[in-house]
Amino acid sequence: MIEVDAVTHRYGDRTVLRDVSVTLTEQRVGVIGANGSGKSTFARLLNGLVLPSAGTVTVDGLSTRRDGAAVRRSVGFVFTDPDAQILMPTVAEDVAFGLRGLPAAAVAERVAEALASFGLAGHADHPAHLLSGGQKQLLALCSVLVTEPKVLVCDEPTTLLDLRNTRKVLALLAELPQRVVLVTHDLDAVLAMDRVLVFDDGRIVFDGLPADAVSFYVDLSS
Ligand SMILES: Nc1ncnc2c1ncn2[C@@H]1O[C@H](COP(=O)(O)OP(=O)(O)OP(=O)(O)O)[C@@H](O)[C@H]1O
Repeated sequence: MIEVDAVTHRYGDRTVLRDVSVTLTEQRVGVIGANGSGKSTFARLLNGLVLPSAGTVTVDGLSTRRDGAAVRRSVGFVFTDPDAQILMPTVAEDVAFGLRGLPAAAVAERVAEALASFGLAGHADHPAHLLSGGQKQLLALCSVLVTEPKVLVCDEPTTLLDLRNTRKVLALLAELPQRVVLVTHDLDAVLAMDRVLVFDDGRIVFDGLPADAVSFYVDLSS
């Protein structure tokens, strides 16, 4: 369970989240809203990348403030910009990075399996920075999932993907055993969620079923 309690967040003197409280128990939660409405900041709160200026965030009882390292282990985060999270020179090394500490044979097996399931097996030894934007996004997702987080937070993970890979990633997200929180501008993608939050000007202005959330957002934007 993810509990966001009375969270306000400011960057300098700019308030970007205003007294947000929400408890998430669903397997699939979508987050939509206008540019700058606070969605990414909200997503970053969930794994402690951002600590709230006021209020608390807990994930399965762990506080992002007090138990930051444990929260980051259990909540995987996929950034919009894959360059922000590709850490190692080659594709296989990048996937292996999150598994450091495990025996080499187990790492090799899990890396090979993960690369194959993302269609990246043929790129294992290629420099990660030479992949296309979409391939980098797949690699970022692959490198996070290989660590088997309990919750996956994705901030616009399909922005750089072509139609085929967008469908592939969305199908993969739909099948994951993990809980998923998906921030997106893709209104079709949230229709498959269990619950959708609509953000506007730092607040949750709608919280409910996907189709209702999408029509609320469409009305809000017109
Ligand atoms: N690190 C930061 N420092 C200062 N201001 C920031 C920072 N990150 C975000 N902001 C500001 O906070 C506000 C909310 O940004 P956020 O990225 O959370 O919105 P968003 O809803 O995800 O937007 P988008 O749909 O454009 O990605 C914006 O006005 C943004 O300029």
